[in-house]
Amino acid sequence: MPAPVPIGVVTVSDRASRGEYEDRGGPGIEAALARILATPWRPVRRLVPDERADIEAALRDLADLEGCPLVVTTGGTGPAQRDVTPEATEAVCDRMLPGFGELMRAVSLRSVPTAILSRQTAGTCGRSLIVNLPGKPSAIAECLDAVFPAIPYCIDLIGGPRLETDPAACVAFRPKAA
Ligand SMILES: Nc1ncnc2c1ncn2[C@@H]1O[C@H](COP(=O)(O)OP(=O)(O)OP(=O)(O)O)[C@@H](O)[C@H]1O
Ligand SMILES: Nc1nc2c(c(=O)[nH]1)N[C@H]1C(S)=C(S)[C@@H](COP(=O)(O)O)O[C@H]1N2
Repeated sequence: MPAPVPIGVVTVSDRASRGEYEDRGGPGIEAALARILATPWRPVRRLVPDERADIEAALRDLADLEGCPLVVTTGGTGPAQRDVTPEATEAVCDRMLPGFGELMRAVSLRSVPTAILSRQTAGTCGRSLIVNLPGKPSAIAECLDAVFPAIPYCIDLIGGPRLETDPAACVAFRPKAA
């Protein structure tokens, strides 16, 4: 049996990190991944305040030390002064993948006009794909379901493990030769 694939699950929230409310973001990401992934995996969790240095440290740790081929963040993507998750993501990434944010905003716009306020993005940090989601717990499944069909092939391309999905939840697309 191969070891379960580590996947980074990062909640960025001032109040959840201070214990002022219970984090629903991290569990929301894990529930979505549990539904989508057929390959055995395990979460590597981080809960950090909206501080750029803390977010960057968590992302680097998950990518470089924990060896997560996928890191999903929630929160801190908006226009408020303390929202810095996209800046932290860009700082640690070697390549940006703007199509992720474009698609997630387009899908979210069907349910909420303020979807355009999210600056959520994605990029690669070495062999790790980092994907930002908004902080609203309801945004998590909506956004992750939209982009997940492209995630396994992206991870193939950056040298990560082959991820399989449950086709009932998500049909991953790989070009024929892949
Ligand atoms: N991790 C979370 N767990 C539960 N609810 C959350 C979480 N993050 C955000 N929310 C909810 O979504 C709303 C919008 O999220 P947003 O990231 O803008 O929060 P915020 O106002 O910046 O506060 P904070 O950083 O303290 O979570 C919050 O007001 C809260 O109701
Ligand atoms: N699917 C979805 N996307 C969404 C939202 C939402 O409720 N659902 N909220 C929007 C709002 S109100 C904001 S301010 C931005 C940024 O949220 P964040 O700072 O919590 O990441 O995400 C937007 N994207």
